[in-house]
Amino acid sequence: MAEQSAVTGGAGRIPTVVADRVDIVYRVNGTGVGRGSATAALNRILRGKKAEQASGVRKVHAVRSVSFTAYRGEAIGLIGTNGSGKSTLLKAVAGLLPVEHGRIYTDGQPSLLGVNAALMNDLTGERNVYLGGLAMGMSREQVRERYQEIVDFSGINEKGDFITLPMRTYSSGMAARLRFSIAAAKDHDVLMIDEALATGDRSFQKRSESRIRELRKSAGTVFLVSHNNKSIRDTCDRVLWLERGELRMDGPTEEVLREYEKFTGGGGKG
Ligand SMILES: Nc1ncnc2c1ncn2[C@@H]1O[C@H](COP(=O)(O)OP(=O)(O)OP(=O)(O)O)[C@@H](O)[C@H]1O
Repeated sequence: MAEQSAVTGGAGRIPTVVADRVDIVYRVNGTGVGRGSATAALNRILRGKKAEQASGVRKVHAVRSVSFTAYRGEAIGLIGTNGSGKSTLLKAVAGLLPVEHGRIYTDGQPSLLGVNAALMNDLTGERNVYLGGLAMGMSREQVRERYQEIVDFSGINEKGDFITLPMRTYSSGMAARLRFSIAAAKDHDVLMIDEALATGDRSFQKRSESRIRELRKSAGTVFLVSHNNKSIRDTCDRVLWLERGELRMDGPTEEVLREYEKFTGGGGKG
């Protein structure tokens, strides 16, 4: 199914991301060393000499021969159990991780909006709006114009003047909302969102979903990683299901979620 979808393009549809048999391998240095650390000590106790001998580089094969083509105007959900390779795949599409084998072609610069997007905890929300806007390539003037819109969208100030407080004082949901609002202020060719909606409350999720629909209309492609099947259902028309790094299914949201829910035992929130 994966290969099929990578090559079949509907007439008139414009591809934005093409992944062609992509493999991604992490190399972890120094496994088995680090004598001083508590975990290394625990390892030695539990595994004896073996752990000490196992120094050097270990490989983690996180994504295995994944192929797909994404088109303009699509919202694509990425699902799979923990550690199945979803975030890794998005990072590679954003150009933040090299591929081991295969190729990724993108139209323009995809923007990755992760829960760990590089905002500074010690700076105020306000400074982070500027920082994030500039990091996305907006001018200071453009950020100034959009500032109020971004703050209103995030709803950060609904419970007091939080935007002038450092981000470390925000709850994880508030921080995720601000990140989403900053990223959503710009029209993206390809916007990739890693779980940002999961932490928002229902009213924020509704706003985010409608903004995602707008982004799609302005000819963008949106990828959404989520463990919340309801967010995926409400936002995406197509779903890629990764399991142990392999693309298990690629198809219409309902079809894929039905199989996925069978696999996880009806799991997933919502
Ligand atoms: N920096 C890293 N170094 C080594 N291995 C990593 C690294 N990041 C992720 N991995 C491994 O790669 C695999 C895929 O991880 P990834 O974070 O992409 O999964 P995921 O599907 O996004 O998981 P989750 O749903 O838990 O967020 C896992 O086996 C993980 O342990």
